[in-house]
Amino acid sequence: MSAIEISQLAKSFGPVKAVDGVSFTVEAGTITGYLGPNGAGKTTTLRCLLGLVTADAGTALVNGVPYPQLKQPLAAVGAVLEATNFHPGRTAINHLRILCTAAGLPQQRAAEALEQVGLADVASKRVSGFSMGMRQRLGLAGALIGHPEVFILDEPANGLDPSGIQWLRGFLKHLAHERGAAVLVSSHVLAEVEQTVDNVVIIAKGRLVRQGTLAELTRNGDAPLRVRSLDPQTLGPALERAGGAVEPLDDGALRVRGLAAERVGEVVLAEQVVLTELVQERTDLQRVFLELTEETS
Ligand SMILES: Nc1ncnc2c1ncn2[C@@H]1O[C@H](COP(=O)(O)OP(=O)(O)OP(=O)(O)O)[C@@H](O)[C@H]1O
Repeated sequence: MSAIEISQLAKSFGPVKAVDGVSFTVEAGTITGYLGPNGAGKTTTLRCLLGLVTADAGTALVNGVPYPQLKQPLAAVGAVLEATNFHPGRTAINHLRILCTAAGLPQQRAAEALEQVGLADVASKRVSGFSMGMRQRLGLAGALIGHPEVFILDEPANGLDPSGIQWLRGFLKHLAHERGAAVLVSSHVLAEVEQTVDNVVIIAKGRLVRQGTLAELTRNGDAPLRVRSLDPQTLGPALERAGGAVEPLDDGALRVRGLAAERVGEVVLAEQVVLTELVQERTDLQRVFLELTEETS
């Protein structure tokens, strides 16, 4: 049984098909990035999964059952949907203590969870003074409180600065790879999650566009090389003689397929030309995501 199992899920709001026949699973011990441009249907999917929205069709299961049927939801699932809706006058620790009370958990979990997300120093500060990044961490603390093994996080990197994003990456990896949790994390910014996730599910306009392991979607073998030299007239034909398919680009660089970077380097050396650029072009994942984002912007 998968920790999260979404099957043929569909939800419309009036004429808008927010989610249109989406299926994927998330296994224990893995992080899945749920990616798509703004308005793609990510939040709606997660809301269906958490029983906050009733799907028109299909199923969204956690540990094999719909969320509302979980006996102890906070012990099964840690969810952060919107990290902004805290009571502003409440302190961080009080916010978590209230969650503990509501879930029948020992009060000490509040302090432990704050410690885990690096907010122990501001435990007795009011949430009204918290930055977006601190609110995200507080949301995560709330998700951790019942020691769940499934995490559902909607855009947790929103509002985090680069060091916060770095911290989040490490934290999610710890949850999945060391504690064996199943983590589903949504984002509309590929770069935020690209270094974190094991699997990727991409949606756009409610429909699943691509899914696979990160390794599959970023396999670079087929991605062409961009080669720029002070002497493309010499280098281009030489690369072709070495077995490459060479396409001159408008900006003077050459797009080379069928040759590894090492081989290009050898040709450069043999021809004694000056090389000014040698990079692998975008991976499949970056290309797919960029096309989608450009389409919808
Ligand atoms: N309660 C609602 N009523 C009407 N339309 C809605 C509602 N919730 C979502 N939608 C619409 O459904 C579509 C998908 O929205 P959703 O919030 O799920 O996308 P998203 O991928 O999470 O986007 P974002 O990255 O902007 O949060 C959008 O067109 C949105 O306007």
